Amino acid sequence: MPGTFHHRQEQLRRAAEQQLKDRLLPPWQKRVLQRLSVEAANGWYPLLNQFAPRTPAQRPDAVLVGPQGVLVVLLRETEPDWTDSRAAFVWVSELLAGATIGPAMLSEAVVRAVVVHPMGHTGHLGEDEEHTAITEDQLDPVLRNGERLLSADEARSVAEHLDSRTFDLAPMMWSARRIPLPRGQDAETAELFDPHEQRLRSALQRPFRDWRIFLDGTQLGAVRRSYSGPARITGPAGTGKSVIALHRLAYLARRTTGKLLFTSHQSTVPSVAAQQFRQLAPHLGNRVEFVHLHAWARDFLAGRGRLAEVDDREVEAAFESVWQRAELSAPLRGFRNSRGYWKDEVDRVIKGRAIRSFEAYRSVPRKGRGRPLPPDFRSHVWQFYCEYERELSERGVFDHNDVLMRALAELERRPLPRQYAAVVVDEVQDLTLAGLRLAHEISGDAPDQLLLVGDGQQQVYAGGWRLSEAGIELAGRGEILRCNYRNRTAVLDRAGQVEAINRFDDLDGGPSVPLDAALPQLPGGRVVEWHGTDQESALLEALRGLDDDSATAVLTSTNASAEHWENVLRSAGVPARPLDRWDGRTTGPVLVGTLFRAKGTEFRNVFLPGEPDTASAFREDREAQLRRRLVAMTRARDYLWIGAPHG
Ligand SMILES: Nc1ncnc2c1ncn2[C@@H]1O[C@H](COP(=O)(O)OP(=O)(O)OP(=O)(O)O)[C@@H](O)[C@H]1O
Repeated sequence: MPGTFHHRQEQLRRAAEQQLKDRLLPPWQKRVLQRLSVEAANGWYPLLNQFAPRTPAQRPDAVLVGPQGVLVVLLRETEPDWTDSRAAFVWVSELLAGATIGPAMLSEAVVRAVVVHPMGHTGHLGEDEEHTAITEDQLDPVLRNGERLLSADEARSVAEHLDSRTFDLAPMMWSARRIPLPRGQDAETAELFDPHEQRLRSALQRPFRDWRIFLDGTQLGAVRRSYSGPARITGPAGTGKSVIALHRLAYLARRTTGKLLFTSHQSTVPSVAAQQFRQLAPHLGNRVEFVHLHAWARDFLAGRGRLAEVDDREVEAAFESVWQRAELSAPLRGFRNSRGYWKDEVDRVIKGRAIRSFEAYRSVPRKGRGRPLPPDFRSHVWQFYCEYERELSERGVFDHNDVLMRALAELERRPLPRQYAAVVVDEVQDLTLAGLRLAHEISGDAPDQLLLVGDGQQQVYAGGWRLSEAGIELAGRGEILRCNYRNRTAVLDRAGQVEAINRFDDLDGGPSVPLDAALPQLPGGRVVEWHGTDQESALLEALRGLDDDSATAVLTSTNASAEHWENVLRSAGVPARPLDRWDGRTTGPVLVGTLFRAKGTEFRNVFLPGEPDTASAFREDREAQLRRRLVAMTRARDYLWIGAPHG
């Protein structure tokens, strides 16, 4: 019937038939191209390769831009070499590199290669890392199903961008200046033509653009730039550093072979990243290893037949037994009466820097560790350390630093049989120097091999080193990000008031941007500063009063405090779960944990109950506390509750 959807499709099919009639295409290819042309009625914009059917092997026969993104279509009688479909993908991605949508830039996460075979093809079909292979009768699900990534306007603007960038592709059944609409339809009724359009439109009104699809110019630059050696991405909390690390891994995975590595000091960071990567590039999941550095070292040593399991309880007992020996700990207590401080000295300074002789320790810089330790006094610390080592060896155990150092030694003795195509270290500011050396040894210095991602204001573990001490020269390679996409303005303003000193960039000598200079992208937000006597009731009341209590966390400084709050919530009938057992889902119980565990996460609502006064007389302790506070506050997207009990 004239004017109906089917009539329109038939019209398009005939018009395509007409347009293709002089082309010497095999009949099945004509059928497929006609079928693709019909999709103009569903918001797809096809472009045909002008050389088809003699399309060069590494180019697509057609490209389609539409609601489900950009399809790079290869029409093949037989299975193409994987390098052909990859080259076609990369060719289209490079053409798309400058495509803008409003102020945002399109990422190549919207691009997919599809190989279409004639009916009856018996070879491999289905999805793999490089492309989706289908027969001509399986086009429907590819064109109709799946997540809608682009609006009609966006698809058109991307198609026009492609048309303007190459003569090889030409619009089929549409023109860059005049988009044909079904007869009798104007732009408004065209919306009704597509039942999802309305929903999509309203989704795009949100201030959040999807991080998988849209990047800003600096972010896209950081994803695509070629670095001639190690590089670093820095910027305050919430500016998309981890997002870029993931985009870059996907970008490099599509241009290299072999494995890539994403690692970090904390175990939660790689697991959160792995989950995000599955959303960004589901087909590339097997190419990237997401593992924290200690686990990497442990597995690597095990693979070389070397024992590397750490028994935390035994390690703790070894330290405690030395600490209990008054002749060893008394001098240390006299200088600073804090077990934690001396544990950090052993873990982060002596072993963390892989110091092996007293001579080296005597003169090592201890920036960020407070009052200088006179060189002579250091002999007491060294003696303490030696006894700790003896205690470990008598118990036959290693600590976590031993594992890193053993892995480093093993790697120096016999390198990896196959280099990673790229290594990304997230939250690099929290690594020890030994950890950083290991990461560098794993990656090497070749172009694009090592990307360090971090922010000195968020350093939560003691320590201090220069990149050059690990043999890493940045030579200015890297980007600084400024736009905050996570925290609503009120939350960002509050967190920006925390005076967190950036020791990391101070040590590295590089420029940095503090959180209060970040540019908020999301308006609104709410911060509640509670003062009073009954904090438990106040927190519960605020929690119950939330409009949306999904993705809510209570963050504390200590494990003991986290346990306390978990009990408080449970006793009040509020489902709660420890943050370290979080499966990444944003609905469900309130998550409770320390802010160490909260690294790399984000929540809609964050509660920071006030805790027993831990104010320290020491400047470096106060600095560390402020940095942790800043990390905790910047986990909140919409709502931040800060408790300050008195009485
Ligand atoms: N271009 C973008 N468009 C939309 N959202 C974005 C964009 N870039 C980042 N985001 C969002 O901003 C938030 C913060 O990103 P990300 O976790 O990568 O920041 P970060 O700099 O690593 O933060 P932190 O240092 O605090 O861990 C995430 O919700 C992410 O999805």
